[in-house]
Amino acid sequence: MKSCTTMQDVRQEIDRLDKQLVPLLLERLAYVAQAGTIKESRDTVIDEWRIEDVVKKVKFNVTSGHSESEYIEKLYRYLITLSIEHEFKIWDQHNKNLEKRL
Ligand SMILES: C=C(O[C@@H]1C=C(C(=O)O)C=C[C@H]1O)C(=O)O
Repeated sequence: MKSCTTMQDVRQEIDRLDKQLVPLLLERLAYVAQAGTIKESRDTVIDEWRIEDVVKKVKFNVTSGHSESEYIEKLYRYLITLSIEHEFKIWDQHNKNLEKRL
């Protein structure tokens, strides 16, 4: 990691990372959308077991302190909440289309 001495440096690095993060987040969301077309029951869109599994795995990759681990947990819980919102929209749309075809 680069050590910065000016705010311009800091913001340049944050902008650089955001450029990498956004496509990755969108790729993750596209997989979540696929889950919305694979799951047969609306009741399985929220899978508490899997939520805890994801949070546990991402926290395992945090080698720095407690504060950073807490940051990742909060971020992921919020990310998953947004993912679930999106998955419900996809599930509803997909299953409305399936109904129409019957
Ligand atoms: C994608 C899934 O659906 C939801 C979204 C999750 C996620 O964003 O990682 C995790 C659990 C689910 O409630 C899944 O069940 O794996």
